[in-house]
Amino acid sequence: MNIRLDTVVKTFETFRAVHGVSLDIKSGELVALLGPSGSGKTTILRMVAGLEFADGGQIHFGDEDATDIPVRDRGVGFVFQHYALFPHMTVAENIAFGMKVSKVKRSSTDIDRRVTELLDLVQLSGLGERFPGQISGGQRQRVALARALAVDPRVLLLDEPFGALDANVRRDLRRWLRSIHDELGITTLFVTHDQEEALDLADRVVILDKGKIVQQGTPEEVCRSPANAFVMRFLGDTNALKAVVRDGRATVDTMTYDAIGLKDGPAELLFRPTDVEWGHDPAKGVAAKIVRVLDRPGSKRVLAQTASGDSVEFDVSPEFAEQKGATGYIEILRPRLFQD
Ligand SMILES: Nc1ncnc2c1ncn2[C@@H]1O[C@H](COP(=O)(O)OP(=O)(O)OP(=O)(O)O)[C@@H](O)[C@H]1O
Repeated sequence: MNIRLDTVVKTFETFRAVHGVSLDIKSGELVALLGPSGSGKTTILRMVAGLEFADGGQIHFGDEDATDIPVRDRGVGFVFQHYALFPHMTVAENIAFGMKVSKVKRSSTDIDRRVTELLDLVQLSGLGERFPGQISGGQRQRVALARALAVDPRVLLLDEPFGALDANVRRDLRRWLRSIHDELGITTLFVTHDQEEALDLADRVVILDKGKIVQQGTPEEVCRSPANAFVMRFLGDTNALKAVVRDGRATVDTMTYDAIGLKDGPAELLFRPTDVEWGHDPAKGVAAKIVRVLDRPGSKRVLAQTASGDSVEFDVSPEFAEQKGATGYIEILRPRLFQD
């Protein structure tokens, strides 16, 4: 089932939360909507679900205009961060609930068989008789997914489903969710503000800022070719140095970098902490002094200050021996220049 959003707009009273968003989600694709708090992710998801109406533009499910399809007929399964399970029902009863109230009538033997299948799929076989209060948060979200899948949805909508869980459980669950998606191939829209989660899970990442799409592409495209400084910063740790562009070259302290296509004037030179080599050849980099060295399990993070007072952080191997106070030069391996 492919879904198409065409210049969708949503305004709450006077506040415009979604500004003309157009997006194609191909059948079987897993798309992540990624953006900071308030960027409009949940509003977009709720419009696709039919829980909120767009006040401009269209949403299509396949060839049909979704406006004409009532929520219960959209064939949508949801999992929300706080979409609580029914506490007085067992895990198995929670999973069976949707099938019992569905228009599609199933015999109780069929329902039991489907519940067993789904418990197996979400790796909770044997826990069907427990109550939600007797399982962990991660297990509860897996039950919520099984419940959403029980009615064979055409589309899965997931809103920060792992948001309340701790980092290790989140990591396990997203790998697990990806393998379930690969097995079932249901068109899935996933909302998150966690970059790593979006990059780990999705076929395509749609990055939002203030109700607008600022970039969409595969994880590789958005990581390797960020469209602007916002995307670069949002996707991970970023250093920024002030630069001045003149005649296609950008100057930072004593260094110059290619700036073809940029206009003369101020710019920002951005780079990742992993894209730095520390050395002692003045021809290769920007002069800096080490302020602190932090230990990480597989590396060290060096905090330094350039001669013009900008702070810079970069990663080195655990064997790096230089200490606070040492001076040297920061060679920037993948510099990216952006202008407003
Ligand atoms: N029912 C509403 N009435 C008024 N404003 C709303 C309503 N729902 C959302 N908003 C506003 O619309 C904007 C977008 O909200 P939305 O929940 O879509 O953002 P989000 O990207 O999902 O954020 P978060 O990650 O914090 O959930 C926010 O500024 C929010 O305050």
